[in-house]
Amino acid sequence: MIDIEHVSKHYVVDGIAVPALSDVSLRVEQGEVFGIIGVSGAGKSTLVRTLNLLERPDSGRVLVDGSDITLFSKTQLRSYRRKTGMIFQHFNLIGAKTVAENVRFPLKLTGEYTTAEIEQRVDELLELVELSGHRDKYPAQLSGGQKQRVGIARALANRPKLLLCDEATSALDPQTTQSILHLLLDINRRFGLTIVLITHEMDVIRAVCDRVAVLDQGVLVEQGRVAEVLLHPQHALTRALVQESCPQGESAKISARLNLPGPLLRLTFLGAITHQPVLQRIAAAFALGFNIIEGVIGHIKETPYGQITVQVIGAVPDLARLEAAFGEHSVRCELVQP
Ligand SMILES: Nc1ncnc2c1ncn2[C@@H]1O[C@H](COP(=O)(O)OP(=O)(O)OP(=O)(O)O)[C@@H](O)[C@H]1O
Repeated sequence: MIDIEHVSKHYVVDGIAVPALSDVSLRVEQGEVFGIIGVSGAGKSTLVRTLNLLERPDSGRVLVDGSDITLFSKTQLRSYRRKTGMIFQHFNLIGAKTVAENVRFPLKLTGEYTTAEIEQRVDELLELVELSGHRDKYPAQLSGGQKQRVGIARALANRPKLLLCDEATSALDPQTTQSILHLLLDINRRFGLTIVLITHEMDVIRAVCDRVAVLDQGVLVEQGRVAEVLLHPQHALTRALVQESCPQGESAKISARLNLPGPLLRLTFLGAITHQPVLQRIAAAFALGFNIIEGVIGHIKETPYGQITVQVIGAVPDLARLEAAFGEHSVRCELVQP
């Protein structure tokens, strides 16, 4: 659906060129939730804003359904933007307008709907974001989560094909973040809406994204399916972001403190196997014990996963045989420390 091809962008600050994006290429498929993660200043906002040309790339192409939007005329761009919703970290609502008026605004702008059609659509949207009872309130009278729901309703008003989310949950507490992420997922599924979201939090990527790209100082350093990137990060920055959300990596220190002999293995489970007694089966087959040293069990979107480091206790067999046995259960086994 979207192909970003070799996009570069710089800003000029006090006469000096500040690079924001360097030769970024990525593809977002129709109907997926695509995450872009990076630390502050990595170029995430700039990248997401090239998708509706709020920022125009210096070079490169942004293809949407095969058409290069950087070549669009003003009229084409206006109609494309109408089909591209956007939500923001600080909501960007019009403070002097009520909830209903904020949602009504983009519908009126098109000049294409009758008053009755507009009112019906506003009602539908407010119901979708569960704000029907707040339609006459002003943004200042709403919580952060409610404000973002208004932002979402407004962004969906013209039935966009693409929704851009610029740090949409960064100003919200964890519980409200979860409810907004659920709403985004629900919208993605119900309407097949493609979502591109940027965030600095791996937890947000884990909760809703299908694929993820990692940006570091304007350079795309890693991309892939969330499970692969999260469980087997390749780039140092990706590893640091994963570590920040699920601290691990202390197993060598922990096992030294326990003063137990035996190699350390990292086991990665993905899918239904996560909740099956694989450890017990392997332990029985090889007459071994496993000490769980550290680990995480959770969900990537709705797929269960686990990554644990275990210490092998007992007469250690040939590790290749052990790895193969875990492999038969689709559990990835890597030696962390001999
Ligand atoms: N309008 C601008 N004028 C000048 N420099 C800018 C402008 N917008 C961004 N930059 C610079 O471009 C680089 C990328 O910024 P960008 O906002 O895209 O990063 P980000 O990853 O979204 O950061 P954050 O998470 O802090 O918003 C940074 O060095 C930033 O200072």
